[in-house]
Amino acid sequence: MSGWRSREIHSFRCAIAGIYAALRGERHMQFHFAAAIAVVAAGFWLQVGREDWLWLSAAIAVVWVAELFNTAIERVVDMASPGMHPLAKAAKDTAAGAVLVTSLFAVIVGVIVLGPPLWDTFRK
Ligand SMILES: Nc1ncnc2c1ncn2[C@@H]1O[C@H](COP(=O)(O)OP(=O)(O)OP(=O)(O)O)[C@@H](O)[C@H]1O
Repeated sequence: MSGWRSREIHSFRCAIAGIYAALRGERHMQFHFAAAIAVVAAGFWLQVGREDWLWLSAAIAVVWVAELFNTAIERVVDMASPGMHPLAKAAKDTAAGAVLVTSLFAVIVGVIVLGPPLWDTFRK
């Protein structure tokens, strides 16, 4: 195997390990994982269309990306500033704010995409 390919495989494994570590150590990440499974299951059950799948997958992806960056920032802050510091607080709160913004976006997408077919299903 060429050196380039083995370096790529190593990078890929590191990225998967990062996701796995965040999933194991962060309860918010576990919540987002469970929410993503529930949304995908609801999408299949309600047979949403192609464009709706794009919105749902975009919403899931942005929340995951924000939560992964939030976890990374928490780790770096804890390493750089084990004691209390206003800048450490600002960094963590800002990263948490990013997760909140993406979560609100995901809720809006979920209501718009899944709301009407869910309503039709339960109204019958
Ligand atoms: N070193 C620090 N200096 C000042 N404030 C901090 C520091 N560490 C954490 N905080 C404050 O405590 C809050 C909670 O921090 P914590 O590290 O427990 O993260 P969290 O948001 O609870 O995430 P999680 O529960 O997913 O680990 C931060 O948002 C911040 O306001």
